[in-house]
Amino acid sequence: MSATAERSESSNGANFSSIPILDYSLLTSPDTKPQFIAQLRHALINVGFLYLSNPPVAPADIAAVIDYIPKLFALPQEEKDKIRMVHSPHFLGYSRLGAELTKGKVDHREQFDIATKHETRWREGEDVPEYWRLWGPSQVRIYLISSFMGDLLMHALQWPEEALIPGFRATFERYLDQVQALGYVFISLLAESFGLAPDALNYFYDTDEKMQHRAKIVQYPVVTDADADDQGVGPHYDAGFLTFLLQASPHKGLQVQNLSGEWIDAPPIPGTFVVNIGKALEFVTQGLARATSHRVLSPRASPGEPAAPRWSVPFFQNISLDAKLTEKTLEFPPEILKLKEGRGEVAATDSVNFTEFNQEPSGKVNLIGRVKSHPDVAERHYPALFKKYFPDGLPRAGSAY
Ligand SMILES: O=C(O)CCC(=O)C(=O)O
Ligand SMILES: [Fe+2]
Repeated sequence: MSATAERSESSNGANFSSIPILDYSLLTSPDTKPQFIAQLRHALINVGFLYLSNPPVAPADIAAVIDYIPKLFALPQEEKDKIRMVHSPHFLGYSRLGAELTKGKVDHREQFDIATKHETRWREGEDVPEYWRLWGPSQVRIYLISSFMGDLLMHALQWPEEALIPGFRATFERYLDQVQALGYVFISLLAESFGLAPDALNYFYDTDEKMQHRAKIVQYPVVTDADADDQGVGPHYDAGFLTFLLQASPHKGLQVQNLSGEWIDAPPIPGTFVVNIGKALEFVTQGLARATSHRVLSPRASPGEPAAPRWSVPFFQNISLDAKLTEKTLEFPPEILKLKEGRGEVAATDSVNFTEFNQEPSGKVNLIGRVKSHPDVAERHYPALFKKYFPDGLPRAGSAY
């Protein structure tokens, strides 16, 4: 265990000042697995964030992904715009700088939303939930889009054209497959660390073809204007179960909020993923696994910081669209529930919250979150929801088109 992890383990956890580092290779031997499980329990309950070293994702694929990112963002603007998110009812594709909001404020980042393979189950005119439409293919598709000028046939591509960035799609799909598999293993480890059977959370997942997980490839440009706002992404909680974040450049910028509200740096550590808990997992574990507020500060031109943009790849593990979190009560051993008492309560935060979880299926909660973050996409594909959340029309900020 590293010095950083040790410091965090030996504190009572209530006010962590660093993020624990867990070594996945401890799982290869039955002698060391209990050590991993104990560290995991501590990290889940007291911190809500951890670094995972030696993850089961091929280092060559991680290196290849990192290598492709600058090339992806360096594509001509018109090529990036061809796959812009506004074409996709599944909120997949490219968002220009300033197109996304967190808590109504513009995030200073440019990104591609790309997902694991999935055929949408939603069909126009069929009596199926609208939120099924949230998930759909990243593959090349043709959509008929209505506009006031008549019907316009548009190619809605979520992948850039192969010839422009050869091998990117295959590499990234290989990467997504591996992180998806890690996500499922991690959920069973988490169950074990809370004294449950490894399959205790299976209720929250559908069969593979009904599931979809998604990732973003993000570029945070360097902020040069001294007065500029440096919200790379504003304070927020992730919504789902687990996030696996690859920090793909050497910048600091990611910060995690501890129990007393202080912002703790989570700098990149090569060869690791940052793993954190989303609000849905916090809810179903009765608060045992902490969802922890975090944010990203934009890189600034300053000595010691590279003058290039910051790059990252968060992977968001979803749960079944139809799962209602209140429908499954997990029975934790009393000694595990007690560990939560030692932690104390989380200080008030103004991070984005997800209060609808106790009433709605997870797909509906997520759809509302996407509508709020991407009003221009919502206006085109979900007009009724758009009207509900943006009664005064499209906000000036939040639409780059
Ligand atoms: O870019 C990062 O390092 C984190 C991004 C993040 O927290 C998010 O997209 O939810
Ligand atoms: Fe996040």
